[in-house]
Amino acid sequence: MIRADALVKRYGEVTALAGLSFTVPAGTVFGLLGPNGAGKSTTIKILTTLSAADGGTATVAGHDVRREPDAVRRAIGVVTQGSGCDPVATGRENLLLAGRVHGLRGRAVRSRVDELLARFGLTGAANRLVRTYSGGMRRKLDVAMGLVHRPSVLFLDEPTTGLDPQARADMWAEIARLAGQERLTVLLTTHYLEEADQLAGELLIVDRGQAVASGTPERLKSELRGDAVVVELAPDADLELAGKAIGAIPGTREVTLAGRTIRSRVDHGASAVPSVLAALERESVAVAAVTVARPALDDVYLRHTGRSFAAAEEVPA
Ligand SMILES: Nc1ncnc2c1ncn2[C@@H]1O[C@H](COP(=O)(O)OP(=O)(O)OP(=O)(O)O)[C@@H](O)[C@H]1O
Repeated sequence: MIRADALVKRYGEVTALAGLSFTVPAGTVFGLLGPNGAGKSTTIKILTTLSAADGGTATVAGHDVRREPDAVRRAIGVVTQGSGCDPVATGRENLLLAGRVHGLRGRAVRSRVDELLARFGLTGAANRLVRTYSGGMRRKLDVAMGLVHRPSVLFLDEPTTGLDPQARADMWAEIARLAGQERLTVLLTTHYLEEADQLAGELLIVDRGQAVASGTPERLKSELRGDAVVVELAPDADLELAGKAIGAIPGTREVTLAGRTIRSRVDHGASAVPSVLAALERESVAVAAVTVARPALDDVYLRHTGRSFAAAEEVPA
């Protein structure tokens, strides 16, 4: 449904995309995961015909984004990062307008709007001004507006940023349902590892405009052998010294330091913890917390980029 081939985009000195390629089969939720500045929004802009690539090609629903932009636009729905709805109109008015923009008229647009209001649980709030809506309700209305013309591909740029956990869970359920029951193809961007893990059938991890890993979340995680041991040091502890002490423990690998946190990988996390604590004790390094975790997407990210996701977020590329 989507094919991107060697996409390049430059903004002056900044290379936002450095030859990005991927394909998205129909009916999948495809996640583009990467820290701020990785090139996710730029990719969406190119695929939705809002921006032209400097190199490479892309097709959406079988249409070339550069040569057939009108056909692409008819086939897609787009929900951008900022809300697209009018706060001083009602939810119903916003949806009616979106429908009319797409050429729907009369009873067709009214029944489609009622259907979407019901599906997103907004019927009771349909005649209220959007400025009285919660963040989660606005986001649902945004998605409903993107679906009004029954697109076959939906682009969601960070659909749950700023939502509380309940609203985020509701949105995840709705996105999963759209793909599962209605065969809608969804491309979403996120910088929440948990969101990518929960929602995406296929995942592409992007860093600095390039693909660094792809596959199902499960497959990406299964590439990593063993458990992650994460040690958080007390505020005044010597990070370098602690890192060396942990690195010297037999069987410990992939030791990385970020902030006050030291991550390492071992075959059996629980049995490694006593030796980790003993090694730090010998060096008089004060520890705030130790956790053992099965491989998570953060570990996948670290493996492929050499940086933890949190560290990449702090220093945008
Ligand atoms: N219009 C622009 N002019 C100049 N630089 C830009 C422009 N748009 C994006 N960039 C740069 O291109 C790079 C990729 O940006 P992009 O918005 O695609 O990243 P992103 O992965 O979507 O990040 P975020 O999660 O913050 O939205 C960044 O370095 C950004 O500063």
